Amino acid sequence: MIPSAGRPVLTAQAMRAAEAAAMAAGTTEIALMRRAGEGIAQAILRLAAGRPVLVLCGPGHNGGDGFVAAAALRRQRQPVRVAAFGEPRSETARWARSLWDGPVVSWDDVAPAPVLVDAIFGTGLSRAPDERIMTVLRRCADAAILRIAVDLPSGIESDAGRLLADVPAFDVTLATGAIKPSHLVQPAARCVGQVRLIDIGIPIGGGARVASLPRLPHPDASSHKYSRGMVAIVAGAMGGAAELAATAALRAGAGYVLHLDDRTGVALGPNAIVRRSYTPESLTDNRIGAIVIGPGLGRDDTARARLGAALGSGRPLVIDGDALRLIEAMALADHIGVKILTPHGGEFAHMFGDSDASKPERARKAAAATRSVVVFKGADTVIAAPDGRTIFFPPASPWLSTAGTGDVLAGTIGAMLAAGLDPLEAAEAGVWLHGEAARRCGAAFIADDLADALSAVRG
Ligand SMILES: NC(=O)C1=CN([C@@H]2O[C@H](COP(=O)(O)OP(=O)(O)OC[C@H]3O[C@@H](n4cnc5c(N)ncnc54)[C@H](O)[C@@H]3O)[C@@H](O)[C@H]2O)[C@@H](O)CC1
Ligand SMILES: Nc1ncnc2c1ncn2[C@@H]1O[C@H](COP(=O)(O)OP(=O)(O)O)[C@@H](O)[C@H]1O
Ligand SMILES: [K+]
Repeated sequence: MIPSAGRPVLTAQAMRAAEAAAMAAGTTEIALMRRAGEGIAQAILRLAAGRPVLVLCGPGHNGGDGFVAAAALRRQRQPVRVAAFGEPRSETARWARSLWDGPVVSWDDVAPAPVLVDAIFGTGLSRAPDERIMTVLRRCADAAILRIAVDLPSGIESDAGRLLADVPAFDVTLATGAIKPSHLVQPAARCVGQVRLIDIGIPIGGGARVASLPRLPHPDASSHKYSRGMVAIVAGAMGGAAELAATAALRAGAGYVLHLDDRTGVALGPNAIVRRSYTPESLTDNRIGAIVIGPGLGRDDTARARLGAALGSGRPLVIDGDALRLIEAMALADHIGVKILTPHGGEFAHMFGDSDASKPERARKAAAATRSVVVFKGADTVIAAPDGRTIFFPPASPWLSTAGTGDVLAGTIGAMLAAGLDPLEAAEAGVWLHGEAARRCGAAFIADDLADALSAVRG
């Protein structure tokens, strides 16, 4: 088992292509299933710790993995029972079933066990499973102490995070060969529990991966405040939001944070923030490594003028909040320069419309259309670059669902961009720092606490 940070994320089709490539290079389907099933058995053995196991097997290769695992568990004297739904549908699935020399309980007679292993459907699920299947799965899940899914909990569609049925919550999901989008995209992600990757020895790659610990910029003896990164925060109607972004940029490690507004004498945040009156010229200072515009900007003519000046400044931009309501996707496509957009679901739909496509697909399309890095926020934040690279994040603390945390994220990404990370790296590092700060803040924190916690995460 290998931890999943930084690992590729494959759709069902990409997974099949990777398997086909491995087979073209000489591996057999049976060898792949043997590796998958035995890896799964090892994981179950450790998790079950001697408690009786029930494996529910389906008709495809997910069920095949289940039979191989059950046979391996039995060889290791682990108490295990098997129930099957339907007959195996392929040569390889029949081979897997032939390895199991114990009884196969019929579907209508399944009795639960303390450890449930769901090997009914995986990436091949094409439509909602029969309720007869799901009723047994739910009954066994309710009665189990530990629920383990093979590859994906049955009833989850692999690529878009969709639930095709009322899927019970699992404790552990053993992903075979690669992480799939639905391990990370909601609402499916809330059913998978802890995801562990079972290596089946096939080379996988592609442009989508799980976020990894970022390469964070650190000062050294030659550093000075400007070289560490100067971030300009363009404020507007609601001062507090810009203050949060400015505080976050400083706490995330920026050397100089400039807060540009026209209300003199109002200082809500740290004294370390340099406060100046806004003028369009102040954005042309070429020491500015990133402009953050949007938090608390407002949507009036002043806001529009400030956004226009930011777009015309030639400086790298983090565009958030109100700025995303004022700007047209088309205008962004025509704008040459570094841009990171940080929409939540509402802002995203406003800019790009609603769609049935999956969250990663929508993010990729928006990034290509606007020639920007798009951070599509939420409980399942996904980042996409214009060239199609996609980064998925494991679920962050749900306590982030409080006003102002998005402003903190915008400032954090601004600090990373100003420090010299490329836009995709800056976005990944920003979301990672934000998620880690939230984790450290525990429960019922407020956005101000989150911004302050960034210093410790950087340490
Ligand atoms: N192909 C391979 O070489 C490998 C496959 N692996 C396993 O194989 C799984 C994919 O196997 P499959 O492609 O056979 O697909 P699944 O085993 O996920 O299930 C699909 C089977 O069920 C049928 N089916 C689909 N939706 C249904 C529904 N709603 N009701 C009833 N029947 C339905 C399909 O016709 C197909 O026979 C992966 O999730 C993984 O667990 C792993 O063993 C790794 C190697
Ligand atoms: N339920 C949740 N689980 C995890 N993260 C969440 C959840 N809800 C919101 N977030 C995160 O919190 C932040 C909220 O940003 P946003 O909606 O822009 O808030 P605001 O505009 O009030 O600052 C985003 O980074 C988002 O990914
Ligand atoms: K399954």
